[in-house]
Amino acid sequence: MNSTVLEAHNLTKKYKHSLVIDHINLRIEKGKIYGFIGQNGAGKTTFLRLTAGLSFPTDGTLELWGQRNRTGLQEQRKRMGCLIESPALYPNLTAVQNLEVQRLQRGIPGKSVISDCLRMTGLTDTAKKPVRNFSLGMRQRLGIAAALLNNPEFLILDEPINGLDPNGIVEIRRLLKDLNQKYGMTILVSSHILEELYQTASQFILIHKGRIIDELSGRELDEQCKRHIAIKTNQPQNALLSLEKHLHTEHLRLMPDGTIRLYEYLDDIETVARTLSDSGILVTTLNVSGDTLEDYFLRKVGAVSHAQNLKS
Ligand SMILES: Nc1ncnc2c1ncn2[C@@H]1O[C@H](COP(=O)(O)OP(=O)(O)OP(=O)(O)O)[C@@H](O)[C@H]1O
Repeated sequence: MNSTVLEAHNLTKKYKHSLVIDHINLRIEKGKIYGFIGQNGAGKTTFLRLTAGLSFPTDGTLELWGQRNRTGLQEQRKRMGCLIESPALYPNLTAVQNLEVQRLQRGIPGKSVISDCLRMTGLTDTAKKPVRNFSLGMRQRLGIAAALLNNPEFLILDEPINGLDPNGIVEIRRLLKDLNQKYGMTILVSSHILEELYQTASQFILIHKGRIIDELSGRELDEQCKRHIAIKTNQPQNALLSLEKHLHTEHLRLMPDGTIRLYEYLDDIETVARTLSDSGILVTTLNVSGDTLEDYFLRKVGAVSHAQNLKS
């Protein structure tokens, strides 16, 4: 069964002389949440607009569920829900009325979808309140409710967390996880802060100056940045066995350079040192290392900028 929802091949968008999306190749697989991360001006909104059909590529192709011609894409976009930039809401209308306007404008049959979408986004209790009294978080949820009206399989959201207070952030994160877990929705959600989506997404796509500079799973991201105890010894294999056996842990890894990374016991390095020494293993390095997610992102961006400077 084909599990690819979206595929971009050399997707390019130019505005006059500025290359905003620079030959992007990308694949989005069914059932996952993708965090689309980039600094301001990186090209996130432009890419999402191209995906939603709100703008057209200068070059390259976009495929949705295997369809790439204009009619096929238009047909497949009925399976998508989009919230790009701020939701278009009428402040004097209630949540229900706003959704009804959108439902009619988009020709979506059946009034019952409105209560379904309000329920899915946790807005049932405030359904009859005018939107002018809504917090930013509630407005964002209502925007997501509108994107859900056509019961989409693939949801794209542009910075839904931007500007929200901590409660609002938690609510949106929970909502996205729910939509993914309960309904199997594939989600592509953008943010300029990696940390914001760390707990929500399982895959991460980093974009910088219109180019994809990294694609990695949450697990790989963890491996890249997660704080760990870095251990160098004269006998890495024996050290690995000894730690597994005596510390009853599987959260450790032998890296290609022979360093062991232990992702537990960070607050009890003494026990680790003693375990190795009791097993007759000579430890040459034992320290806590790791990046914050933002460090990782900036390191990536820095490496790409450096490589570009060398080229030019
Ligand atoms: N219609 C347009 N005409 C000219 N340039 C544009 C247009 N739309 C976007 N751009 C430029 O394209 C670049 C990418 O913008 P885009 O909005 O896609 O970035 P972004 O990653 O979403 O950033 P932000 O978080 O600031 O929204 C920016 O330099 C922007 O100025």
